[in-house]
Amino acid sequence: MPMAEVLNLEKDYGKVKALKGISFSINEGEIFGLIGPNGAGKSTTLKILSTLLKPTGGSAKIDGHDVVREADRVREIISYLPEEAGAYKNLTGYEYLQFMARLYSKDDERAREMLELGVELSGLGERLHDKVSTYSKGMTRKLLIARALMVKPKLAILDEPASGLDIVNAYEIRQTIRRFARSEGVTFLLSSHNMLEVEFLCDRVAMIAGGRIVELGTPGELKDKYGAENLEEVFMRAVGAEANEPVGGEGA
Ligand SMILES: Nc1ncnc2c1ncn2[C@@H]1O[C@H](COP(=O)(O)OP(=O)(O)OP(=O)(O)O)[C@@H](O)[C@H]1O
Repeated sequence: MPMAEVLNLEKDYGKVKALKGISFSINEGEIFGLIGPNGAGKSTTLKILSTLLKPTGGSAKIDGHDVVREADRVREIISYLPEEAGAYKNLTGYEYLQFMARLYSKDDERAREMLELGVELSGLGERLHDKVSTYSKGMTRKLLIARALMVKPKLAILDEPASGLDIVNAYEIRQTIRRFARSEGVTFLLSSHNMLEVEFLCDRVAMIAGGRIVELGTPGELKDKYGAENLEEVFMRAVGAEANEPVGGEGA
C-alpha cells in the first residue's frame, strides 16, 4: 500500500481553480517532491494532505486513511511544516522543542527521546538555550524542521523547507532531511520551486503548473526523456508556454 494516494484532486477558491484534478502516489520511505512555479498549487496540495483544507473534488489517502473522513487519524501519522511557520519567540529553542515533545507524547520517556532527537536534528548546539527571538531565519527554520521530524512521523510534509535561506543553511537542512529519511525510513512529501534542491533530495518528483501535473518520474528518467542536463531544463521544456510565471530560483 502506498504511503499517500492522491486521486483526481481538485480545489477551487471561489472562481480560482487551484487544482484541476491531480493524481500521484508516494511509496513508503520515498522522498517525493512537488515542484513548480509560484501559484502552481503546491501549498494547496500539501494543505489538503495535512487535513487543513478540504478538497472540492477527488480524494487523498495517507497510509490508507482518507484525509477528509479520517482527518484525526491522518493527523496522528503526519507532521506538517507550513511555508511561513514561526516558533514561540519568548521561549528558548530548547524550551520550544520540550514543549512540543510534551504536547505530542504524554509518556515522559517518549517525550524525552523526542526532545533528544530534536536537539540533535536542529544542529543548533549551545544556541538552543537562547531565545528564539534572537535566531536568524535559517536557525528558526532548522528548529522547526527538528520539531517536525523528532516525532518520527510516517509522512513528513514540508512546504518549501529551505526557501529563502542562504546556501549554507539550505545545504544543512537538505542534508538533515536526506540523512533522516535514510536512517529512519520516514516518507517525505516536500514542495519547492528550486529545481536543483529537488533534484538533490528527491527519489521522484511531480512537476506541477497551473493546477495540473505536467510530468512525474525520477529525476534521472525525466532528464533522459527530455535530453536535459537538469530539472530546470526539463521543467521549461515540459511546461513551455504553459508556465504563467517564471520559475523561481533559490529563495525566489
Ligand atoms: N486562500 C486562498 N484564496 C484564494 N485563492 C487562493 C488561496 N490560496 C491560494 N490561492 C490561489 O490558488 C493558486 C494556487 O496557490 P498555492 O498557494 O497552492 O500555490 P503554490 O504552488 O504553493 O505557490 P507558491 O510557490 O507561491 O507558494 C494560486 O492562484 C493562488 O493565488
